[in-house]
Amino acid sequence: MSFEGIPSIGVDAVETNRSGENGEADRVVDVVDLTFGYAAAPVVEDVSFGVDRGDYVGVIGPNGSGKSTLLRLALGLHEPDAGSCRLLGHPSLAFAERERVGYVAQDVTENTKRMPITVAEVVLMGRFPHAGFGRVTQSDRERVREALRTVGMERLADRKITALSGGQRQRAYIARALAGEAELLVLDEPTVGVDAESVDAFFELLSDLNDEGMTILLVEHDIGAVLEHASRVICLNREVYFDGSPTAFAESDALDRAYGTNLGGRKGDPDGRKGDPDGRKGDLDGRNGGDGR
Ligand SMILES: Nc1ncnc2c1ncn2[C@@H]1O[C@H](COP(=O)(O)OP(=O)(O)OP(=O)(O)O)[C@@H](O)[C@H]1O
Repeated sequence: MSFEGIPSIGVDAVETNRSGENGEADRVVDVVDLTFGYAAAPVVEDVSFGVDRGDYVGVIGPNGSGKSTLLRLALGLHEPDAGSCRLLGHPSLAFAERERVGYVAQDVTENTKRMPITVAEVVLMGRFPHAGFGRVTQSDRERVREALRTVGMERLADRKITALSGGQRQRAYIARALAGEAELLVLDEPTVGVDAESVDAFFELLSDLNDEGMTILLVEHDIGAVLEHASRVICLNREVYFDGSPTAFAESDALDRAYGTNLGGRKGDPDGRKGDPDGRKGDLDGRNGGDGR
């Protein structure tokens, strides 16, 4: 991933930290007994999960099941009503080193319409926490170039961000995170509005980054894509219905229970939602149990 004569960025930086040499635990996201509601009713209730360095976790669930809210809680953008969230070893609400987490949200088009700047300039923003405004060095520019190369966007560096396709724009935001030396990528339905061919290539990019050591927490409506690419699936519908490997998920009834498509499932049957605690945590390959902290 590094290039001759160019300082390494992003995923290589992750490799150097993976063993926890910097004293931080390998658990990069730690959510414990989390409950949160915008009004009286909780949107997320009693949710616990962890993301360890190198994981590729895909969060799925029906519309309105609390997925985006859970991401924002993990990032410290909401204050929990109960429970706790930690990010890279720090309480999420007090987490100050934002550049260490690359957040790619859905529906960024509206934001970028107000930013008539080039792709390279967007990616360079990832360097600002390191370089500071007005103090961009040649090394920062090299890192931008390498980040663009990593996401396959080098030739589009001088194009206006508004002139990109949705998929290209999302790649540019990933490049910004890489340029910022992010250790964790948090993506919220990044392929909404992206054409099918670009979606496949986008998920390949995420897999490549994960292979190189990048930790990924992805909310995604495309269950098939999550099962194909993620190393772990969390199925959410206010509560966690499943946390385990894609294989174990496919063999479980969590999909029916969480999406309410079977008669014994969620509708009007609160106990039924909670039925089968083993199934909820079913992790046949033992990779990461739902209660594995
Ligand atoms: N800012 C907000 N204020 C009040 N209610 C909100 C807010 N954001 C989300 N909600 C509500 O919280 C619930 C969960 O929303 P959230 O966006 O987290 O779900 P989601 O699983 O990400 O949905 P989708 O897949 O449709 O994007 C929904 O009922 C939604 O209407």
